[in-house]
Amino acid sequence: MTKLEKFEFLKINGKEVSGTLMKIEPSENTRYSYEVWFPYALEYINEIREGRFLAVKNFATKDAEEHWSILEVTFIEPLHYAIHNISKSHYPHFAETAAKNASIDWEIQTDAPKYPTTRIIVDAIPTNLEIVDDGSDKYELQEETNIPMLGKEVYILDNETTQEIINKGMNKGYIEAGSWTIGNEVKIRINVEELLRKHFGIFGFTGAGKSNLLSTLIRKITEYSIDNEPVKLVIWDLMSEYYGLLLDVLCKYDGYLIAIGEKTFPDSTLEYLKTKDSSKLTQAAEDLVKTMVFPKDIKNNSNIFPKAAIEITKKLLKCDKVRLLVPEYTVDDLVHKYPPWEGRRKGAGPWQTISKVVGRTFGEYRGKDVIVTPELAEKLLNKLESELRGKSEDIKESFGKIKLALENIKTRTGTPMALGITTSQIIELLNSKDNPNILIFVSHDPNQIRNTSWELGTRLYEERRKNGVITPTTVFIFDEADEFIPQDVDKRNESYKHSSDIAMKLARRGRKFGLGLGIATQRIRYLNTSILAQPHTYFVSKLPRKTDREAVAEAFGLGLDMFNQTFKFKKGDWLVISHDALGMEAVPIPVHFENANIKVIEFLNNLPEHCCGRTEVTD
Ligand SMILES: Nc1ncnc2c1ncn2[C@@H]1O[C@H](COP(=O)(O)OP(=O)(O)OP(=O)(O)O)[C@@H](O)[C@H]1O
Repeated sequence: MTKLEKFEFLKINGKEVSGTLMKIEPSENTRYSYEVWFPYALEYINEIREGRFLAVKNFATKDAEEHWSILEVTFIEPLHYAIHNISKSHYPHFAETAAKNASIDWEIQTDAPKYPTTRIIVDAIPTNLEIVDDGSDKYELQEETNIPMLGKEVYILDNETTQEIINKGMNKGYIEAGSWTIGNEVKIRINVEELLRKHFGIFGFTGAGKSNLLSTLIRKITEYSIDNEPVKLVIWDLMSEYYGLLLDVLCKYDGYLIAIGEKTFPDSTLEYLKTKDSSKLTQAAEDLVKTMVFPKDIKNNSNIFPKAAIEITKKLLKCDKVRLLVPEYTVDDLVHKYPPWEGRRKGAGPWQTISKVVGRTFGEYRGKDVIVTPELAEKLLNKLESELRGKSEDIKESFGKIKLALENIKTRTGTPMALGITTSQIIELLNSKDNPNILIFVSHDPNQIRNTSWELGTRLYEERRKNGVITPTTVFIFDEADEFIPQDVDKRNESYKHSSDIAMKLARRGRKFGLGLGIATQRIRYLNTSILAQPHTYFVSKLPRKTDREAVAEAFGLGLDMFNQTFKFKKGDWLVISHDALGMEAVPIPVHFENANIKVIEFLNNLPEHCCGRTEVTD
């Protein structure tokens, strides 16, 4: 039970407006659906909007204790008695004249209803909550205990009461994610842990603002996370669009742009990553900006683009925040990659000698997936050296390639990649409790992104499982999720299977190790349907195709009419529905989110001195 500070009805022109509950019907998805008739006035219809909350007395009311069921408006239709039943069977001229005459009533009833011929017909669904008013000035908000009384007055809740109800029980661990589309003074809180650990999905048509919303959420969560439990956000970015959307976040916090595969970045950028040679910095930054995708709003700003974007990229490069993923090998990988018995006849004397050396040096790691760290490389080199002592030059030569590979791993710190990063280092970052981290993975090859998500995810999951690690909360975010978790896995391409496997694993079993999943897509029908049912929080925008709406509705147990309000949405408006992360369970709330582009533009207009977070750098 939650105490409400306030329980007041909305006043329009100083008057509480009420309608009448005219119909209650059973509904498959929402238990009940309701029809409420309000008197018509122009100002009323502008206030009674989809997403507003209504209150009507229910059958638990007794004596001095009133129980008010809370309903949510899902659809609105103005009704004029004189036009409503006109059809094509009527004589057209009479029908049109009647319609024209009647339409005057819409305009002349501006601030108050005048005629009994007009009404506002409202469809509503239960929120499953009720307010209990015992006559004192204390109000309780609790689970609904009975159904509304048919024929009773229905009132509109005012914005302050709405804010309290929407954010019920949200006293800590939340971000103010956006504002209610109906009144922007009503701020919507989202619980960060619940959002991330129980998975989220973002579904909207192309251009609806999915990447914009994702980057706004990432920005807010990272800001929150600085003073709270650190959160780790890993973005698998097929389109290279998150660098431009999160420049400020990468700069202010411990964030990295990580390329998978040497061909991902232009030569000059790669050269800088190899050498950290400051004479190559400007070219490296200019070329990197050219290969990343920036939103039009940013690109059209000639005072910041590309100049400020290049400046900030130089700072990010200087602060080691742009990296290349350096492959890592297990001991078995190395033996298979550089087989010392290559070219030898199996069973012959030298073959047996080589086998013995291999067995004694590497045997204990066989089949164990042990990564060759610089320390292990040194140990293996010493062991190999002693095993080869006294052996012929010919035998020693057979181990030349594997020795060189081990030497390279041993001295990895200085060469050959100054700004490399290995999977082990990334896992260390994701398990460290010091800072929030944002990692954006990009690649020229989508297969490599999919495979890397699997490699990193599997190792992280296994490490956390083996060691019983449950924090920090780490989320894998797949934009263009249908490219990672498709309905039909292309059997000829293993990478789809890999990314699907890790996404499924995180969705089904990640939670107990603090691992979550975020997915965003416009092509819901191409997404594996079993992943669609996993997120506990949904952000839904315009979905013009009915099949997409049906897929979302079915996965979340919503009625299709819930989507009606999304058709009127402006850019940045999203319907947010959650089982755990919002104050109201499974009640869709229309929320407006700030435009991430504006944040980046502001940032680029006021460039910071450096991007190294808490570390100082010298030129
Ligand atoms: N919250 C917002 N407020 C204002 N404008 C927005 C908002 N979100 C997005 N937009 C506008 O919509 C544009 C498209 O947004 P975005 O690129 O995020 O869409 P998308 O759904 O990811 O598109 P696609 O499916 O093509 O990747 C933005 O560049 C911006 O101009």
